[in-house]
Amino acid sequence: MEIIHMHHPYDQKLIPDEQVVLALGYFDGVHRGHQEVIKRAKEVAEKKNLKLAVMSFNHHPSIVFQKMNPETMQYLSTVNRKAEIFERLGVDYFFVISFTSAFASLRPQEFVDQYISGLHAAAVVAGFDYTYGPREIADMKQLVNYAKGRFEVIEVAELKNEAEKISSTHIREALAEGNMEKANAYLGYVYQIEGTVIHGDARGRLLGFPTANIQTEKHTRLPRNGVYIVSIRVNGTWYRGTASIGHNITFEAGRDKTVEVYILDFDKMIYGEDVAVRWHHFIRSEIKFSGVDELIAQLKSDEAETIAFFKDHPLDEVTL
Ligand SMILES: Cc1cc2nc3c(=O)[nH]c(=O)nc-3n(C[C@H](O)[C@H](O)[C@H](O)COP(=O)(O)O)c2cc1C
Ligand SMILES: Nc1ncnc2c1ncn2[C@@H]1O[C@H](COP(=O)(O)OP(=O)(O)O)[C@@H](O)[C@H]1O
Repeated sequence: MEIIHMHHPYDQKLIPDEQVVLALGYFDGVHRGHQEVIKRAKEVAEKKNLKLAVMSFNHHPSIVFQKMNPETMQYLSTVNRKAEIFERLGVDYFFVISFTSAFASLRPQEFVDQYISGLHAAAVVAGFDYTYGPREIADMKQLVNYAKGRFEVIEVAELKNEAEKISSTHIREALAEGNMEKANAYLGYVYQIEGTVIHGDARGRLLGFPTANIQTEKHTRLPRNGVYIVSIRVNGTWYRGTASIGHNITFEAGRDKTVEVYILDFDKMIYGEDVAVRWHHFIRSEIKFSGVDELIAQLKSDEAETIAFFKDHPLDEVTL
């Protein structure tokens, strides 16, 4: 897959010289509803014997429209993680548009001419609620008029889970509750975040539970604080782990939040490694123990729960 970063106004030389089927959306998290759009686009592309392209933005449009602070925005997927999922869904080109005021102020017809026809789309696939300007003048129904016969418009209906819409909002709510089963069911994969292993307080190894402290990618949305069954990818291999998101309250009051993973069957120094962590199951809230022995006893029980979990959840099923 080729990733093409574009800034408005863009240079025509960036655009591949061939027709494509174009899927449109912001796709935060690339959840099952989003996957439906991309799979549908893939089918159309295969039928027409064309490449599949996806267009998304570098950050959320709300930064421009609702004056949201870009520094504090949190996402279910970074641009890199989106790219990883798109690649696995068979996408050939990923257009990442810088969402700026200049881009946002395009009239619907200008957007369609420059960013749909301009990208050589033979067909456009998007969800039922996709807009490319004010809803009254820029919804999926009106896209056909702006197309002026240059491309086909395919609208994908809303995907529901037992009457509830599968949406990024519901996934964020599930993460805030530690309900990983729900979040992961809606996502269609196990929620994953990325980061780099940094030094902590060097206490873990003394407890018999060394932990990889993870500096998460900026803008990452974390599940609620607590202890989780996770898997962690180090250097291309997935391991089982038990993770904690919290403030190490047994040891220090007011410590910054840490994300740490005790990796099972592992004994390498991995400072500086880029890792991915998948969040399978919430075990419990963080506890303030009266001493180290109580903490260690609890960590042993968390480890046992982790081992039991992976007996019927094989690690090698990572698909998206
Ligand atoms: C699975 C797991 C569960 C944890 N649970 C708690 C907890 O309930 N309360 C707490 O104060 N610290 C908890 N911790 C954090 C430990 O206090 C921390 O790992 C230890 O202080 C080592 O910190 P260091 O990596 O900075 O050296 C947990 C850590 C792990 C890996
Ligand atoms: N099983 C393991 N799980 C996690 N980290 C491990 C493991 N074995 C060795 N390590 C290494 O040890 C480090 C954690 O040791 P720890 O004593 O918790 O120190 P610190 O808190 O300073 O990182 C990890 O960053 C990693 O490099």
